[in-house]
Order: sequence, then C-alpha cells, then structure tokens
Amino acid sequence: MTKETDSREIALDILMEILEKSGYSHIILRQALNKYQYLDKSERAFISRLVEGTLEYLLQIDYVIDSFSSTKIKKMKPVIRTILRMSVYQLLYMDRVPDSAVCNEAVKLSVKRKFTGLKGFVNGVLRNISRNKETLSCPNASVRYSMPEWIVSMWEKEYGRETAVAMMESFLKNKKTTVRCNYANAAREEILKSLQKQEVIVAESGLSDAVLYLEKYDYLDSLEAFKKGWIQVQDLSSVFVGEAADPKKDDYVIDVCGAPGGKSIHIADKLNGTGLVEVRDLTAYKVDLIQQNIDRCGFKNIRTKVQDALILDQESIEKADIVIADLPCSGLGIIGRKPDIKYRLKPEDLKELASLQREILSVVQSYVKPGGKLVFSTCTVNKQENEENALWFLKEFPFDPLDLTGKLGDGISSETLKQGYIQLLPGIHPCDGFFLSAFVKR
Ligand SMILES: C[S@@+](CC[C@H](N)C(=O)[O-])C[C@H]1O[C@@H](n2cnc3c(N)ncnc32)[C@H](O)[C@@H]1O
Repeated sequence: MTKETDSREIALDILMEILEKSGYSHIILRQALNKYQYLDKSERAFISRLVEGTLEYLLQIDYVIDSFSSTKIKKMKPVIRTILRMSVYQLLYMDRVPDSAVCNEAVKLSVKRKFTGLKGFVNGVLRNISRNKETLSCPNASVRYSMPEWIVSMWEKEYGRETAVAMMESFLKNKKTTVRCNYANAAREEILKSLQKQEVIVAESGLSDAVLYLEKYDYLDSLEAFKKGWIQVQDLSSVFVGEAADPKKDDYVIDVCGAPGGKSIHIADKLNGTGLVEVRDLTAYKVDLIQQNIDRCGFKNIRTKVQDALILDQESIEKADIVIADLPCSGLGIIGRKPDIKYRLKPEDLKELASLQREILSVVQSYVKPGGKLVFSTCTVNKQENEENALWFLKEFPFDPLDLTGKLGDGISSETLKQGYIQLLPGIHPCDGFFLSAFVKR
C-alpha cells in the first residue's frame, strides 16, 4: 500500500465514524490525529482537510454523485458511499491531487475493504464526474453552500438573502486558529516572542488586543505559550462576553454553563488575581475539562462545581456581581468549525433549545445581586434562541438592558448595542456567529 492509500484509509475510517455512526466531527478527528502523531505534518494536514472538506460540502457532493450514479447515494453500501464522497471532494476541491490518482486510490480502497465486485462501479462514477466537472452547476443555494434547505430559508427570512449568502460563504472558508492571551500570566511581547521562536505565523485580530490568529503550527500542545497557559483557544466573538461582563476588582462571578471554561478563564484573567469566578457545568466529566484548563493557566481566583443550572442553588441567591449564562444552543454560528452541526440539527431542536434557555435563565437570574449584571449568550444564529429570548427575559424579570456601546471595541458597531445586545454574523462580522446580551438587575 502506498502512503497516499494509508492517508485516505485513515480519512475513510474517520468519515465512517462521523457519517455512518453519528460521531462528533471535532472529537473523532482530534482523537485520530492524536493516534497518528507519528505521521508527517503534511499527511495529517491532508487527512484533516479531506475529512473537513467532505463534511463541509456533503450535500453538494451527494447531489453530484446522485446525478452520475444509477444507484442513489442512500442505497449504497456505507463504505462505498463514503469512498465516493471523499473522492468527489478531492475531484472538485483539491486541485493538487490529479483526478487519475483520486480514481485509482478509490478503487484500491474499495478492493482493500473487500468490495472488489464494486471497483468498476466506483471507477466509472468517479471518471464520469471527473470528465464532466467543469460543466456542473448547482440548482439552488442549499446545494451550492451545502446547507439544509430549512436553514437557508430561515436565514433568508430572518436576515435577508444577501446576509444569508455571506454567512454560508464564510462557513466554507478556511479558518485560522484563534487564541486569547492570558495577560495575567505573560506580557504580549513575551507571548509573541515565544510563538515566533517556534515559527508559528501570528496575525493580530485588530479588534481585540487579547486575540491572535495562529497558522502553520503542528500541535497546539507542543507550543510553549500553550503549555504555560499564556494562550487559550477562544474565538473573538466569545472574548466579547468577557468585555461585556467587564468585571471589577474583587467581583464574584458565577458561570452557570461553563465547560470547557473559555469565558470564565478570560474573566479570571481580567480580575488579575482578585475576586472569584465559580465555573459550573452539568457533569463531572465536563467540570474536569474546565479544571484541566484552569490547571494549565494556574489561576487561583477560579474554582469549579458540578451543578445543574436548572436546579436552584439557594446559597447563590443574590450573591453574584456577575452571572454568565452562555447557554446550550443549536450552534449554527460555529458551522465553520464543526460542519456536522448543520446536518445533525432538526428545525424542532431550535424550539426545544430556546425553551431550555428560558428555563435556565429563570433560575439563574436570581443569583444576580441588585445592581449586578447577567450576560446571556449563545453561539447560534436565529431569532428564536437569541433576540426573542433576550426580549422575553427583559419582560419577565427585573432587569434593564446594559448599554454595550463601545464595550466591544471600535470595530464592532450595531444599533442594537444600545439596547444591550448584538447578533454577530459570520461573513458580516470577523468572527463566528454569536449572540450576546447583557442586563443589569434593578
Ligand atoms: C455553550 S457551552 C459553554 C461554553 C463555555 N461557556 C466556554 O466558554 O467555554 C454550554 C455548556 O452548557 C452545559 N450544560 C447543558 N445543560 C446544562 C445544565 N442543565 N446545567 C449546567 N450546564 C449545562 C453543557 O455541558 C455545555 O458545556
């Protein structure tokens, strides 16, 4: 077997786990890349791109296969279906791989997986697609951007056609890793020097002093700045939660749904050794993830607790200066990083999640002291879970909107900041899709 076949076989196994056994793409891919640490950096990059690209374009790929195959994608054997899907991604989107190599490797893989009888079928479908690929066209936006139709229509209705297209285009672009600096641990110059010493390509965000974009590193765990807790993977949008919360010296902060701890650690960093952040989550497993991040950065003003946010914690009533409610949501804003979300989600999930958010908010609002703040956020893009819930909250509870004008930096402006909220839209704003609202208790 050649090196090329090995990489493709690893990608096939990863895609089978995700597409045929419903595994989460980011978890399955991370586990596989950890397992195959001995591979060249370029081979691991090839596997990641092949897996992520196949998932990003899955609807379009299936449309193309169904246009050229007499057996429809749904009726195929799972292994053959997956080999075809990943091969079509290479034909359409990986210019550096010659089409003949894609077809040959797909045939070899089919034989290796004991489908010798189907090698002619695989070869025929792929060669046919390869011959006609310049003339392929997409019948609608759903196929073009590989986005389920119900999401396309919802976004067109809620944000307009142009914005919906900008969002869908942005999800298909390559993402750099975004990190936030823990300035309580190291100065900016020290962090930049360490990253540059390890030949990482670093770019400034221009929108937050705390945020950097990283490229061309091998493993995050191998970076000195990461090992020493000087940097934390966190999107710009999520950094805005800390900016909106704007903690003051000695504040007591409760983060009610906090794993893996990104926003809480940012707030602990801002408190610079003072105050206390209590980060909670539903299970010991999730709380352990938070603890690992806390241990790495070594902050002492932060602790964890297993606590169901739906159950009232009597001892917390009117104790917190700030409550962070970054709640479970449909995740439509982070499709660019976790493409399988768009295929997993059903329209009815949004309603259920919006009502779960209301239930959690009803409980945790009681933890805020009079004069204290509550920040409600989600990493999704739809009115039901976001604006509608923020407005509902203001009607139901004794809170006023916190004017966020100027709090998120000069680069972010919106009429709604005055009313205490903003819907960040990928492709329009330079970050993931994210909703953020902030309230002050009367
Ligand atoms: C959006 S994530 C939080 C991300 C986190 N704020 C950060 O910045 O790293 C939502 C979290 O809510 C947790 N969660 C879901 N239901 C919960 C509940 N009833 N009580 C507490 N946490 C819950 C999930 O386990 C998940 O970790």
